[in-house]
Amino acid sequence: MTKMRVYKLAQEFGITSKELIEKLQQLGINVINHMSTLEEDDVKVVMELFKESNNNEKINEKEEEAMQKIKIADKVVVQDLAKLLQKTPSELITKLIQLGIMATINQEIDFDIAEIVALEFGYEVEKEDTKEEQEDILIPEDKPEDLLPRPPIVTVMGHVDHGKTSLLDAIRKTNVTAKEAGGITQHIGASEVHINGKKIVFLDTPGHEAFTSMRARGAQVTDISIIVVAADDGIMPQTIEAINHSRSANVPIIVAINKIDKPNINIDRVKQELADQGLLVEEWGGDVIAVPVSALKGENIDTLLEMVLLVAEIEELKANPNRKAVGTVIEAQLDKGRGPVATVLVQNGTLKIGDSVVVGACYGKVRAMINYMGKRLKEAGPSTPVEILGLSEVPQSGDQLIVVENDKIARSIAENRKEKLREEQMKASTKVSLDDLFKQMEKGEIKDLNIVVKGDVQGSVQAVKQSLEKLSNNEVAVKVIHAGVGAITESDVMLASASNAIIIGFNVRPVTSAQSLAQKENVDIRTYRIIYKAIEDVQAAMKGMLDPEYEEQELGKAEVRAVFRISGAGTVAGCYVTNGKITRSAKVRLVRDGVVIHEGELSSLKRFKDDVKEVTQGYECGISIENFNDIKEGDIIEAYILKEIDRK
Ligand SMILES: Nc1nc2c(ncn2[C@@H]2O[C@H](COP(=O)(O)OP(=O)(O)OP(=O)(O)O)[C@@H](O)[C@H]2O)c(=O)[nH]1
Repeated sequence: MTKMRVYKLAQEFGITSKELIEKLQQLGINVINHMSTLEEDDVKVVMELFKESNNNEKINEKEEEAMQKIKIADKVVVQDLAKLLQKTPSELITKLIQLGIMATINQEIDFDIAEIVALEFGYEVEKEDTKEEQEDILIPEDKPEDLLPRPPIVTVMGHVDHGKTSLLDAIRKTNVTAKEAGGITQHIGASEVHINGKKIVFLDTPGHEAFTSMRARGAQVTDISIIVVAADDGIMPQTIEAINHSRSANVPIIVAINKIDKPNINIDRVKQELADQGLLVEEWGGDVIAVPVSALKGENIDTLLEMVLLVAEIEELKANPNRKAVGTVIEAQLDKGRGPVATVLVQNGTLKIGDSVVVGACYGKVRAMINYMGKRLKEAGPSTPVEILGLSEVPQSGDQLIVVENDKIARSIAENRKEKLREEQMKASTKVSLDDLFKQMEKGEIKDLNIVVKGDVQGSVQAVKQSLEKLSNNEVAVKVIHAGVGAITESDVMLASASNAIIIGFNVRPVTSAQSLAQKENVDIRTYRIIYKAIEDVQAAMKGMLDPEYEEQELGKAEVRAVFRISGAGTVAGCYVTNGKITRSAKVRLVRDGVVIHEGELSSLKRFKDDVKEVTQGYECGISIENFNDIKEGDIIEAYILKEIDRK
């Protein structure tokens, strides 16, 4: 037995500190308050006493009463603590005063004090790990009674040319609502079809690549897959792949036997081939629904959709619309005017304008939501695809969206995640550049060529990533450690620096701060306008055969402050040179929100009415670009020259 605080001891006996203090006083042991420490001997005495009076009713009664457990954070506001303890704030404040603590209703008190008070009121206390909570979010499970049926989400897969795109088109044409509204469907990556008063959501990217890459990222959005098989071609390798992907994801399959308008086709042959793959159609005693259709003629599409609804019914797809939303990003990009834009499929709960969200390692506040018809929504319930605006950065497809309490939490979770990602990707060694890659390979100094890929649209980023990774050979494995949409930022440079990677920018530019950081950190940034050029360079570097290199020397930057359209002369941009200088002979690049819009030459450089050779920092000038008129206020014009440099 050692020394012990009064409240701990009281806890041990299951009585309040006050009761214990009274008992102690009876025993002639005087203590100041609940935080007082009892000497070892005193503890012993009290222990004995309580052992004897073990049948003391009061104690038994207390022990029987299961203590209610509460969690208290590091600091807690008096008012909130009162709520937790199911007491009025004034009761709590009175208690605090008794303990010698003056606190107002809105004041924060420390855990230690909160614990004592809670114990006084007969609660068992646990410290809430606030850090842990901020690090990630636990999505609460729904109670069965809160769940309501939700529309199915469908992916169309199948062999090349079997008619996936045509089928999606045909399905969209049956969309009565779209016709009635007279609206034009918007490409947001998913669309809704309404049939018999029910809704079906179709993911617009056909094929199993999208399906699999989402799954690889831990996201499963598809409820039902429609596998298209052309009746004149039958089951082909990609049909089998699609079947396997659906099976491994446990997603029910509906087969659309397509192109039945064609002559000399044999539907039974397709059914036989399906059976060979273990898919026995209903007519033959199995449980697989196969619908013969013609996407081209729009034949039997209604039946196919009815079958989708039927399967959905069997699947009992449910969600709880009355909770904070959870969803998955199916597409994302950096929009020149609107910033990061993501199509999110709300899977559970209802997403609302103004919600604070965490999306992968990004965060934001939902500023606007646009549905597949281009209509602005205020709310989006389960199984609704919506394009959302208001994110801090462009997320990745497959990222999960979660609505959290407030912006602060969203930001802190996102930053935590980013930090974790960074740590995971960190593998420090000597810096690599494409120029000395071959030398390092020869010396056996490098086994992995790490690359960070940034691009203007998700599609090209993925394409660059895949093509680069295919370049791996016996000597070196090409690894894309990060691929994302948007300008090259400081965090990309830090990642590249930490993991000894080079950065490849496709149609995007480093932001100024990233550029200087890259110089400091010795990170090789290569920017390209054409995919194959990037691939070629990496390939050549791996063979030690890079072409003589032209190094870009940046001359300066100018910001477009006004735009004038002059007949005969095209667009003239009224600019302010923010750094360096702009020269008449320089090459220029027009950058809007970090994305390269155009590369070319100047067609005129003027100060007032005069043509000039150069304009330096701090001065205004008029700039026109050769064969290019799409200049907007806020654009940045970068001027540079190309200089041949010697290879090391
Ligand atoms: N006769 C006939 N032709 C069809 C039908 N459906 C699609 N086609 C044709 O088949 C070809 C391929 O159709 P797509 O819809 O592009 O096929 P896909 O599976 O999306 O092709 P990928 O995207 O390249 O994999 C096109 O020429 C279509 O016109 C159909 O029901 N009947």
